[in-house]
Amino acid sequence: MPVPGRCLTFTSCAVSAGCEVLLSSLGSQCGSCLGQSGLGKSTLMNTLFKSKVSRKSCTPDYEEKIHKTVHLQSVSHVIEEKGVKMKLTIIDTPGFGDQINNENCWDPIEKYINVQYEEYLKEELSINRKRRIPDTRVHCCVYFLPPSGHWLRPIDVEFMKRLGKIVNIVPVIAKADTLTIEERLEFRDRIKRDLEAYEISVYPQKEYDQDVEDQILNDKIREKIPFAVVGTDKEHQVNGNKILGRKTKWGIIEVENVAHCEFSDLRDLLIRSHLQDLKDITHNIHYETYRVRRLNEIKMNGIGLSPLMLVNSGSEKDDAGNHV
Ligand SMILES: Nc1nc2c(ncn2[C@@H]2O[C@H](COP(=O)(O)OP(=O)(O)OP(=O)(O)O)[C@@H](O)[C@H]2O)c(=O)[nH]1
Repeated sequence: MPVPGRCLTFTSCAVSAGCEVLLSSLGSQCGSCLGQSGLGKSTLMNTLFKSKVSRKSCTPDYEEKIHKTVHLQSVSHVIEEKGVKMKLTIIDTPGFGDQINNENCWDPIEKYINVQYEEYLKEELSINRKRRIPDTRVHCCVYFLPPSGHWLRPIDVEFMKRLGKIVNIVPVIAKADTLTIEERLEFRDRIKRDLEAYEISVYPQKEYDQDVEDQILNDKIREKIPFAVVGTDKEHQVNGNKILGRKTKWGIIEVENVAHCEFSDLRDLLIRSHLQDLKDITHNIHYETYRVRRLNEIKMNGIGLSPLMLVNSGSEKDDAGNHV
């Protein structure tokens, strides 16, 4: 359950309680000059903010050019769930994988995630650290797979393999309304087999289930991953109610209707049931791995963060018990 005053960051989020989510997709083919943006990331971001989690405010508060081909943009909303306010920051990554040469196109995202860890570490080690450290760490990366019905592409494998080691990855089948129910199930099955074959770690990771209850709940989620999602920012009247949906010649695809797609499962995972768990795993596993690595690097090389900070952190000692 969300904790009062906490923020959720899918990529990075500040404010006393925040969560940040990174929305990402890569081009359809490695080496292709047909950049494949347009998998519906921005639309899904709007859908998340417009869905039944109530809307309070919308303040685009962050924009950074990390690399000339890559532009990360973040949008923050204060959302309210059962009387609890949370700041949700979503960072959109348009253009990844859209280049002719997509080699290392995940670098800017990897760098962005690590920069947030570094900032947090610096603050944690500082003498006059804030009582509540601003948390811009990325708590989840929603990875968009094109609805091809085939297998994972090499670029998907590479991206998720690398990023899965430093952030919680939730893969989704984008624009699932373009697949029949059978195609969706078959595609999901293939992706699952690929994830296993390539040993890609996606959220919720089995090894971090805390108890049997947790495992039962997470097994149900794991069965459904990757969620087949549909996004829209349009509302329609259905039986006197306003619903978010995509109007087609044959009817309306209701994005929050579980019979139509799994958008609600994704939203509930990110904002309701697993918000705190995403943050906990980010802190206890991903950030901890980063912290240990960085402190070891600093210890070995004598470079990096100011030694003064480390002396006063009281958290790292050498074999003789001296602060390093
Ligand atoms: N059929 C279908 N179309 C969608 C869906 N989501 C978005 N679209 C449409 O796809 C087009 C691209 O959507 P965007 O949300 O701009 O895609 P994007 O991934 O943010 O694109 P970039 O910002 O270029 O990376 C728009 O015309 C949307 O209306 C969906 O779930 N199903």
